[in-house]
Amino acid sequence: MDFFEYKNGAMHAEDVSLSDVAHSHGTPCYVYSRATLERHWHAFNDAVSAHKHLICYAVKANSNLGVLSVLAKLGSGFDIVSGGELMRVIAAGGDPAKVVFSGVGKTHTEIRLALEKGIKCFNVESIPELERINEVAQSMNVKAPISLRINPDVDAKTHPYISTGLKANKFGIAHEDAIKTYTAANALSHLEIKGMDCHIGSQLTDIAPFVDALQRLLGLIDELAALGIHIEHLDVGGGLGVKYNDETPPHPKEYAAAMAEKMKGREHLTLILEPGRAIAANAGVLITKVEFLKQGEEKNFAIVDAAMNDLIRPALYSAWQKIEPVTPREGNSAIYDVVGPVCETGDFIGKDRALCIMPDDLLVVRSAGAYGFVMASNYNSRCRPAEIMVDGSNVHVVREREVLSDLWKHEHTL
Ligand SMILES: Cc1ncc(COP(=O)(O)O)c(C=O)c1O
Ligand SMILES: N[C@@H](CCCC[NH3+])C(=O)O
Repeated sequence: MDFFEYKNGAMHAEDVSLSDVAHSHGTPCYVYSRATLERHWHAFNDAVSAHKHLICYAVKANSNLGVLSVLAKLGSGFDIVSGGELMRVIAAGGDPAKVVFSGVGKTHTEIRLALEKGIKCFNVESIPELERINEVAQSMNVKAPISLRINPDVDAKTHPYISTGLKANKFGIAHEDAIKTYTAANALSHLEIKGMDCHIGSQLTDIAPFVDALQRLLGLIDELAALGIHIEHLDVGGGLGVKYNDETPPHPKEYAAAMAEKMKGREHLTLILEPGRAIAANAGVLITKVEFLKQGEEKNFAIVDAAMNDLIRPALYSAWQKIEPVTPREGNSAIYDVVGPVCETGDFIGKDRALCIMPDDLLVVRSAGAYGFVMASNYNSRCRPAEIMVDGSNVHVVREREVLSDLWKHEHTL
């Protein structure tokens, strides 16, 4: 079942026509479907329900408070990478005790904040970070719960910019250094070893690298047990891919079941998953309006009102996202590059798309719920778009469109 589909000639999100959303709230505009977010979260949660587990949604994928509040109401945990994400989770009603804190550069202030709020665990990425967390915990007279992010050195076979589990990447602690780093952590007075963690990359479309990584970590957990260091949870990170075009990623149920299967016989070990994209990407779209159709010497351009500042994935990774008319027309299609108004040659949303369109038509860019608005900027002094959450036939504005004066709100003239 798809909650984004054509009904009565117009694309809908659940029971709401995207054409109505565009007319009431303007374009460009992100629209999310609550039912889709919930369905995706349950797909992970249900598949591992027989094992002790926690789904920690990766907040970076889409950190809108509306999105976070929907997941918090389901009892979700959260994977964060900054103090800002922690405060968003709390503002959305999330439980800090279900928060894991990842990332290579946690500051003193962020570590202190996380300890004050009582997060579940720090996923630690280096020895200097271990020492820093120990120092901050000592100054607060508490023990910090930690797990080490191990770099299992498996090839995630994804885009090099979003592959994180190779030796050449900045993330994590090398597999061969894992035991000695755990031993060092164990010797620090204000740390409490809770878990082991990894995250090998994003948009993976094959289960094998996940299973390889999990097995490598289970081997380490056994070695540590022999040394008297006991691990309570195994966090396998996120990274499950989604279908943008013709990818065939495993279903979350299939992936999560494969993970749970490998955990059999280890009932004491809680399994943590950190899915981001697989929950949010296909739960959102970006609506944009065609401003002009322009015939170039070699190409036709559909100049739309969304640009790389609103959705940067095509420009940054040459990512392909489906573009469809909100209200399809009868007639012949032409081939267009769908481009924005930003002054960069790389400002495109899609290339060589067959579309039957006229100026003022609305287009919908699919799979925009993850790494969409969160990566938006004000480049070219463009206001960031509104974000809307559809819930059945209800429409909630979960972030107002910025207005021009927002652009210089934090600036000062001389
Ligand atoms: C540590 C960590 N966990 C989880 C995620 C979420 O990844 P994805 O959106 O691919 O599921 C990321 C981003 O890749 C990450 O860096
Ligand atoms: N921003 C990336 C994913 C980054 C994953 C970060 N851990 C994308 O849009 O595909």
